[in-house]
Amino acid sequence: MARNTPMKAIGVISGTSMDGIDVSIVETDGDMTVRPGPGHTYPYSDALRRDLLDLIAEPARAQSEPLEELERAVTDAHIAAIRRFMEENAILPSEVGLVGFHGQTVYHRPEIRFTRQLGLGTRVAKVLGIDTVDRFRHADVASGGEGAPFVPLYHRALANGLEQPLMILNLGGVGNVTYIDGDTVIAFDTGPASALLDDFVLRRRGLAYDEDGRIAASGRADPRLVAEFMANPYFDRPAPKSLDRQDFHARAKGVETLSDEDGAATLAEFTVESVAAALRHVPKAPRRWLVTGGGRRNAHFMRRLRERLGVSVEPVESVGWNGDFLEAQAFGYLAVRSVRGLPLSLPTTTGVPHPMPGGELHRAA
Ligand SMILES: Nc1ncnc2c1ncn2[C@@H]1O[C@H](COP(=O)(O)OP(=O)(O)OP(=O)(O)O)[C@@H](O)[C@H]1O
Ligand SMILES: CC(=O)N[C@H]1[C@@H]2OC[C@@H](O2)[C@@H](O)[C@@H]1O[C@H](C)C(=O)O
Repeated sequence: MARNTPMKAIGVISGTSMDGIDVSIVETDGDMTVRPGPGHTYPYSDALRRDLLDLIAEPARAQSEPLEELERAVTDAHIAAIRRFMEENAILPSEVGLVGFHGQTVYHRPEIRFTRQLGLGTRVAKVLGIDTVDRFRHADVASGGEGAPFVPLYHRALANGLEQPLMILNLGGVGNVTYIDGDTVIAFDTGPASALLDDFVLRRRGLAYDEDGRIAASGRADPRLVAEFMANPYFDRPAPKSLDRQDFHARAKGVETLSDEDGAATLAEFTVESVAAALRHVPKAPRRWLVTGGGRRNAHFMRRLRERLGVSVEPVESVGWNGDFLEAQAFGYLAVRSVRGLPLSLPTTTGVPHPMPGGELHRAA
């Protein structure tokens, strides 16, 4: 196939919140042509989600146990999700050139050149009969990069033609930003987005998350604690930089003595301040922020971000993108870049020494 012929790629990822598997499809040349298709989230079974959450709470296991059974279960859950997605959208295997299979991050320590995503691309390729790319982050980390974030080059392709500089903010379990101004693309993880708040409301109220940010909105943030959390040297560290989902958990213990409402408000404020701190690491203050990821549904986050940043802060839907599936689409897009030998990450997005190709291709047959 000619290098610049667009092809259809299915992208599939389970993010750090471990709520489920996002599947989407994109038709792309791996460069500036991107035509995103539909997407769908298929929840993990309760048992699998519990096993994964238990695992990430024990970093030593996540780093070094073989986890063969769990990895197979994660892979099979992804295969089932892709199958259902194809059925529901009447997509035939013959139409799909590639699957971009991110897998489930369970441990991420770029400082020791280690990142681990559970998932077996070989098995996906064989079972579905579609060439599959996995291990997107490995070459980057091996060469000293942060191994994340990886969505920025997809953001750049989507943002082509929009007024710039532009900031794209992903509020997932962890937060990350992409700053785009023409050829300049700067990206890094900002801090916790929903992970601390999710874990707090789970402990206190047995809830998966603070729906619409109602609990946080009804409390009062403790400014002393927020300042203490923000004293973490991470926020002054120059970009690129990335985080593990659990990085702030130990230090955020101060909220334990607060009420549910004030604890949630304090953690939400920490998220907002950590996002504002991103402005320390970009050349110009963007006049527009586009927000993606589940946290854009947290009305409290969005209101506080608007107040704090003092500029337009809107969900990505305001420019016609689908904030639930940008990450899944990105890994479809990156799969195409991978097989076409194009870089997946840049010195300004992950700190790699030079634009870095990556991903491993597993043939269907
Ligand atoms: N209606 C809602 N109100 C408040 N928060 C919400 C709502 N819907 C989703 N969320 C938040 O979004 C989170 C999930 O976001 P998302 O699916 O973007 O995360 P992820 O992709 O798993 O994470 P990451 O991008 O870090 O890998 C939930 O855990 C929850 O905190
Ligand atoms: C190692 C890893 O899986 N990191 C995730 C995580 O979740 C959000 C943030 O931290 C981001 O850096 C990254 O995911 C997205 C998909 C990325 O690579 O762009």
